[in-house]
Amino acid sequence: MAFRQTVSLLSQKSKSKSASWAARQVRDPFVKKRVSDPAAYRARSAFKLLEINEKWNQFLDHPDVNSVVDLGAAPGGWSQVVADVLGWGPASSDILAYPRERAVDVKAPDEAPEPAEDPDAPFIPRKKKQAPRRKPRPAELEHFDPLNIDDVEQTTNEQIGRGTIVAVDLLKISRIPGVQTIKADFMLDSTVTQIHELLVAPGNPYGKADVILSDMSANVAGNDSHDTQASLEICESVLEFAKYNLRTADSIGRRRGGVLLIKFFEHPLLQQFRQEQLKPNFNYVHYIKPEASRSVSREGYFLCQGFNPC
Ligand SMILES: C[S@@+](CC[C@H](N)C(=O)[O-])C[C@H]1O[C@@H](n2cnc3c(N)ncnc32)[C@H](O)[C@@H]1O
Repeated sequence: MAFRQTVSLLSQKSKSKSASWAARQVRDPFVKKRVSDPAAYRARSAFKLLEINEKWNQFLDHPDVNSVVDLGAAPGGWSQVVADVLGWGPASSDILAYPRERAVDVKAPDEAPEPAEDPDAPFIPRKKKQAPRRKPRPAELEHFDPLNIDDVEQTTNEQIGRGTIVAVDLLKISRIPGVQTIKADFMLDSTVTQIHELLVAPGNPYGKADVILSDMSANVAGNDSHDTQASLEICESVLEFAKYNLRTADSIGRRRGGVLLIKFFEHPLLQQFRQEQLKPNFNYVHYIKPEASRSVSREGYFLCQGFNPC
């Protein structure tokens, strides 16, 4: 009898939890935006990245950004944003999220203005002349058949977009044109090796990333010290990865070049991590709580620009 009562109490609890989750979803302006946005992002979190990029020097949009690693990428909202910025086509051309007709209807947004840069930064000529990045025009998208998976694999940078995007998650990420996905645990050395191998390309023989994004979060257990520890471990592993795989500001010739964006759970230990581990390695480290991040969530982001290893 007591057991039956417990079961029914638990099911009442979980019913009210899912009812409040559903109510929150209905009220959430970013959920509404995601559903109505023609870009068809897979996750509401796409708006966090769009917002951070917009407010902080359009760090993704620089012509010298050619290789991006997206850690904890499923279902793929951030990768969709990156693929669009790098010229692989808008998120709405995503073969699994959208029917083909929508891909050619989408109006390319205006080119982003060149963000203000340090006027004293030395001018370093580019080694190789590259075609200026631009969004593919609707006519080009017509030739690109997003329903034909072979097209995606055979498409070269010159034909549809440019740059390398590597997305990693424990969960499967459905195909996004221009994004190479790895379904694996980032914490394993073998995964790090796989990422590095995918980054190596003719113009990038050492397999360096210009931007590393991490939206990874371990399952929240509701236990403060456990969740903090998990967040700290992820942040430390991502920084370790960046130390070996992120291009330096000096090699790019831009004080804000070499960017790491990393999610963390607010706690004094994470602020200590910022002071002691991030700040010595980057020219600029900002704490960001995007509007698109729910105020009740402890999540925040460190945007680290200008990789300058100590
Ligand atoms: C908030 S979601 C990311 C959402 C994503 N940025 C997007 O826009 O679609 C966090 C992700 O981190 C992934 N994750 C957590 N720990 C991981 C690990 N050790 N290796 C790879 N992925 C991990 C989870 O599977 C989850 O999909």
